[in-house]
Amino acid sequence: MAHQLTSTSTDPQRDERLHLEYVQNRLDEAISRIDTRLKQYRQNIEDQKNYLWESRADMDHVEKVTTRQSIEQMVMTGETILAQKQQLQKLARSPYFGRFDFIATAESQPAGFYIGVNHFYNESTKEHLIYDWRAPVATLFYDFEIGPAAYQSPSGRIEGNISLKRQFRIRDGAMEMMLETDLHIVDDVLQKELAGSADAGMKNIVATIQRDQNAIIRNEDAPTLIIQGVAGSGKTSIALHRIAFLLYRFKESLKSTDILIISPNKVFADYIANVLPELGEESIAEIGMDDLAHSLLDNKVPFQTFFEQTSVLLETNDEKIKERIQHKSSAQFLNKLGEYADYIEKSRFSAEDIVVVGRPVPAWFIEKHFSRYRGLPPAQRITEVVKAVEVNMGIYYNVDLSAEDRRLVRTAINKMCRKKSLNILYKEFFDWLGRPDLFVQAKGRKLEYADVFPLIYLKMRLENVDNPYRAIKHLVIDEMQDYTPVQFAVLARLFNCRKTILGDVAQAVNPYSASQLKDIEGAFTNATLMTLTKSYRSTLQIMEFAQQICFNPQLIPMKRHGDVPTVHRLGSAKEEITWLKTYVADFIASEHSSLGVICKTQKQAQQITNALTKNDIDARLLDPSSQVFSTGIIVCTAHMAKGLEFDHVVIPSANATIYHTEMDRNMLYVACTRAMHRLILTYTGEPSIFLTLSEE
Ligand SMILES: Nc1ncnc2c1ncn2[C@@H]1O[C@H](COP(=O)(O)OP(=O)(O)OP(=O)(O)O)[C@@H](O)[C@H]1O
Repeated sequence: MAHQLTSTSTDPQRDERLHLEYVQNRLDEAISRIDTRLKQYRQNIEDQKNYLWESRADMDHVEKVTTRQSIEQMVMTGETILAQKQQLQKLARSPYFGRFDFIATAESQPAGFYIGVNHFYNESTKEHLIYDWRAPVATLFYDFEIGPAAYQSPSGRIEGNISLKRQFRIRDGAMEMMLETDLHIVDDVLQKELAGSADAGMKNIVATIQRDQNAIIRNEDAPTLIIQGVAGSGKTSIALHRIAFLLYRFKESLKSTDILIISPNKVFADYIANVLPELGEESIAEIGMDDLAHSLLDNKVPFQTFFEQTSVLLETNDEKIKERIQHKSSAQFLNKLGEYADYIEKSRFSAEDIVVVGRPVPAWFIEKHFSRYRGLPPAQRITEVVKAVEVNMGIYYNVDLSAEDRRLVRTAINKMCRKKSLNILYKEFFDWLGRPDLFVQAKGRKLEYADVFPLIYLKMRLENVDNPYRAIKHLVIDEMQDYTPVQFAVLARLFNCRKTILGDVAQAVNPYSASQLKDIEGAFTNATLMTLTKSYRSTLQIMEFAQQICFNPQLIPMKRHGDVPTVHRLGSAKEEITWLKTYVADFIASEHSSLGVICKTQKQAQQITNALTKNDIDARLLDPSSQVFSTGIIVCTAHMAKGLEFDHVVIPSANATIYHTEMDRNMLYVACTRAMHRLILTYTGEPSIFLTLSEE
């Protein structure tokens, strides 16, 4: 039963305060009921332990084991009850954020629905006092304004009318705000949320999910859902809320351990780690593409990382490297690699007629069985062919093979294989292509990053690759634009499960290895594409500035106003540092909590960190080995800053000599779109050609 509405009062504020008090009292009662149960459990556990200790001499082994198991069971149940208590305590601090009154066409009485992060059913009054935001009925809150509305309930479509809609902000049990809204959840609450300071982690956005975002979160049907969203459109938030929704909707068949997220780096993983626990779900496992590659190559092939590849490009702007990367990032390259795998498969085994204990075994028979076991590693494959020959000898010639006969067959088949290592086969692929120049080793005799996934793909086609991810039921891939068709082909072979794939094709860190939407859609069968075009993170002024660097006609900025970004010309690099130190001091005194100093290269980021820390400024440098995201003063490259956000962003050295290539343009765009409230750029000499603003 939803909350029954009794009268229409003239003082809604008072009514809502009374209702909040009522809900809090029920929550308190539920918490004290749980406390009583917990006390009882504690006592029972204590009693059982004492019993076990005191009677141990008289107990046989079976009795001891049974008592221990019973204690363990009680501890586990106690822990579940404790988790319920913690959930209720969290609800008591902020029970709900919205209410709507809905009268279904088939009913005569409207019912009031309060929506919160979790559900609360009051046993004694049999009332659903709070509905989980993921409940079917809660979609009305996100999708409809006052007036006709409908939703899909487990028993079918329910139509009706929404007669009232309210939004609340309740913190630490106190109602800070109540807003009567006859519009869609618009700007007031959202504006307030977005105007707040950055946290040490991503926030949950349940109270202000927008209609287009809600449609993505609640999409249950798409086997592969691709979310293309402009910078700051909430893609990552939405993907995590979608996971929370799916865990709720399919709780019988989907657990958090069944889900894996492929994230760009550990700092980003840490940044988003809190969202699911805040929504009452457990965190999900995360892996980066580099770690995935190491595990698929059994940690045997040293390779350049994606970060190193990007750094080399930014530092050298080498045309040859660009060409190699670009070539290996095309859909045609994947096709050629597939053709080559077929060719190798056919040509690396040349079956011949053999004679076994005086009986002929034809080449076609050996060929047939060799092809049949193509998924197995070579040695095992030969074993299977020998077995087939043995069975055949028994059936057709009634001959049993001795161990020596089997050895001879094995040696003969072995000779039919032209054995080459995977690395050699991969290198020879470029001779086969007629482009041997496209294979070059990176510094330290490492495999270039652009070759890592093609090598893995070839391995998957020619050998048996142990797949440790077979049990995964849902894969989330963030920053999709940074993966190539070959990488998607590897992921598609590895993860035969549902997928949520998200990113922004306008935010590739490396435009030479970036994928276009059509490549990504083409890599997966049955993919559904959904787009997000409204950008929430940055003020209108910051977004307008970023749009001048890299215009995205689809992007609709949120109309939240702030300072116009400024570009400062300084006399020298030394002056730039002095300016930055002063800015940092002002920032520390400000109400904001995070400042990102975003550089083009790691070397520059290191130099700036050194200069700041030498002056006792607590600046933290992010590099590919960093694990933790925090507020405060963070110095990093645009590559590392992907997916993150800061209250203020300073971009030093926005000089013509530093930001001039298309890749630099992308980096500058990514850096600018990390700023929520303020953006400042500094330069010496000439400003970057991508900056069109007049100097301050
Ligand atoms: N409906 C919403 N209500 C409140 N805040 C929102 C909403 N949608 C997005 N945001 C906020 O906008 C910011 C950007 O969100 P998020 O990082 O998920 O976007 P993104 O599309 O992944 O960004 P990018 O691609 O630029 O890294 C976050 O601060 C997020 O909390």
